[in-house]
Amino acid sequence: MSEHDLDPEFGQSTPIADGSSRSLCFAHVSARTSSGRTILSDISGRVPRGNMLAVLGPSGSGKTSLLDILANRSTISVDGRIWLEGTTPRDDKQIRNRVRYVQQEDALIGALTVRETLLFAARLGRTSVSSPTDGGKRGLFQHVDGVISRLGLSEQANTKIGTPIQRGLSGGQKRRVSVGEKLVANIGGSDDNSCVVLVLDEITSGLDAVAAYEVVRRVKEFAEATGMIVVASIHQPSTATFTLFDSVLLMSQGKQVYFGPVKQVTDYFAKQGLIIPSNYNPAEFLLEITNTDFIATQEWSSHLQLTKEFIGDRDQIDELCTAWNASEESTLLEAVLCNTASEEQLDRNLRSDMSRLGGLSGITITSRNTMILVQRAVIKGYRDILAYGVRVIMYLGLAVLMGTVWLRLSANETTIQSFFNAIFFGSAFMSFMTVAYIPAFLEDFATYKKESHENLYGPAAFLLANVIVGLPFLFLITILFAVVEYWMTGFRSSATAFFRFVMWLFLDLVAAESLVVLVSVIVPIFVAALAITAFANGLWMAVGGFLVQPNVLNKFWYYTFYWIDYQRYVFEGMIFNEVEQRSYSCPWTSEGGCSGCMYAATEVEHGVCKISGKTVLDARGYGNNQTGLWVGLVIAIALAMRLLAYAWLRFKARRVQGN
Ligand SMILES: Nc1ncnc2c1ncn2[C@@H]1O[C@H](COP(=O)(O)OP(=O)(O)OP(=O)(O)O)[C@@H](O)[C@H]1O
Repeated sequence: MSEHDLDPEFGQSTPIADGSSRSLCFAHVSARTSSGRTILSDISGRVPRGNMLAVLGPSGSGKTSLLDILANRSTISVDGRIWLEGTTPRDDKQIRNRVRYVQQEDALIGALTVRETLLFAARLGRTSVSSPTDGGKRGLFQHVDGVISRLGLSEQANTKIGTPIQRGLSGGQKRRVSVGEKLVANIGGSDDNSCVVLVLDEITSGLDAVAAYEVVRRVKEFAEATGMIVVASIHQPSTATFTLFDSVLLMSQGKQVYFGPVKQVTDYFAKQGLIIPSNYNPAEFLLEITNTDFIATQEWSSHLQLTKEFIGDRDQIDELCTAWNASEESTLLEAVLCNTASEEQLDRNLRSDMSRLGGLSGITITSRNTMILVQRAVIKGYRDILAYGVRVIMYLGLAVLMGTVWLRLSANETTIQSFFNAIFFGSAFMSFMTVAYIPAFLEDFATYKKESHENLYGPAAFLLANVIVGLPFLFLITILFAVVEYWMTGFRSSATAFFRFVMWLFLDLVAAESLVVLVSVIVPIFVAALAITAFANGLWMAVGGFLVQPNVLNKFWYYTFYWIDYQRYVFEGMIFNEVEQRSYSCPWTSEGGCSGCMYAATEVEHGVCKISGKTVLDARGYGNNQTGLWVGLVIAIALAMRLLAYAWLRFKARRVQGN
């Protein structure tokens, strides 16, 4: 009996022109955690092109673990074999491009429209692999619009995804966009000889029955039309949704209870004495019998008219697994599992994959993708108020607040402290308020994690694009703040002094944003990143030499954080810019002349005393003006934080690839 003869038994055959059946096969897959706990045990299945497999099982049964392994994302120890058209995905990173993973949470950029989201995904994907989007700009648009239409999103093509403060797509529509992102790169072209697998983790979670059905139906249509293989874990599907799948893998406690066509589920379990009532949702039934947390009652058994007593405890689940292993269906599956590819075949496939990548050096990919990421970030930058808009408003508010509180200060001895305070407060508070960037950055970071998993780009392109887009926005914010606050407060009236003020504030914001980036990539959890960044800013303020003078600061802080405190250099640079060339008037008295002034003063003309800025700085222990050095140090600190963020992301990427 040929493999092709066997296929109809599984109701899933898709004949391919060259006569070979193209499938995803996984045979006897087992997985253990580092502590030795077995979480998957002997799981097998086969999904031909154009078919959809539902992975079903109660919570904790190992669905996500299996999907991670199939998508080559698992970090645990795995045994068994996985074949995709004769190649083993786990053997080669390049073949990773053939498997797409849609994770449980949508990681989309809220400010982009549906069409823009898919266009960017298609363009990013295009630099990694050849694709049907190679027909120029028009071909790209047509290709993307085709996917949009197949996913039933034509009416929403120009609708924004939506942000926390601007409603956009519904949950089901977002899920479809997440799927669409995976479909636009290289699927469905007649010249595309690769077999692409779409792995969907809990694709319908959080959706109502109708939305869930709609999402699965659209994916099924796409799979049938393009020959794509779909493997989807699914929670509590309705009967209508469940029957859209071709086959089902039922798991419990990491073991296999059943694999086979959905339409044969009823017959199989009837043979085990578990008759699914005709008015019962079969998927619900399967979940109920495999759920070890649920001990069935007598009423439940009689309600379902079970021919044997079934309480669903661990022993009975083990019996079901044993029954599966001994079943005719299991033997049949074993017979149709793909054969191991010969090394020669594997080599050929790998070489062909490499040649498809040919012509695109690593540098080209990085620079091309960096430019695409820059374009995407620019759109987000001006559309999403959370990216920079919120900070523009906050900083303008701060400028007006400071300008009115420190309103047009005149330069005399009683205002010296106020000028110092204004400079300290302004620079420290501006730096502090950069925490408002964390939500927008975390959204970008979630997108990066998703896209970098598929080798679309790496940490260098991500961080480079972030800097390229961030710098002009930060400069704009600085100028807006300075124009309002500088002149209202009455700082030194000189163009040079004003532009130096702008430069220092700009460097301050660049360093502060670098800190946000560093903290957020290491701890990508909003509340935690916020707390750590806020704490760090408090630390910089405390040890910067203004609140506690450097010569009084205790040795620990002085020899450690004081020297890497970018706020300190910004503050000192701004102080010198404002004070060094100033003179402050103080009262002259007929008895003592200028001797009653706060600092040593000179009588510049009869009855007029002036304190030079240099005198103030010396008296306060500020030493020499080292603006050039300080500028260099702030840039070096900002750069170091970006490089540390890069090193961290490289380290994380290597750990994933190493598995
Ligand atoms: N890396 C890991 N380290 C330790 N335990 C793990 C790891 N991955 C999974 N597990 C454990 O394996 C079991 C199966 O987890 P998995 O997430 O695959 O289940 P699931 O069926 O997807 O559950 P749910 O439907 O609730 O998402 C769980 O008990 C989980 O704690």
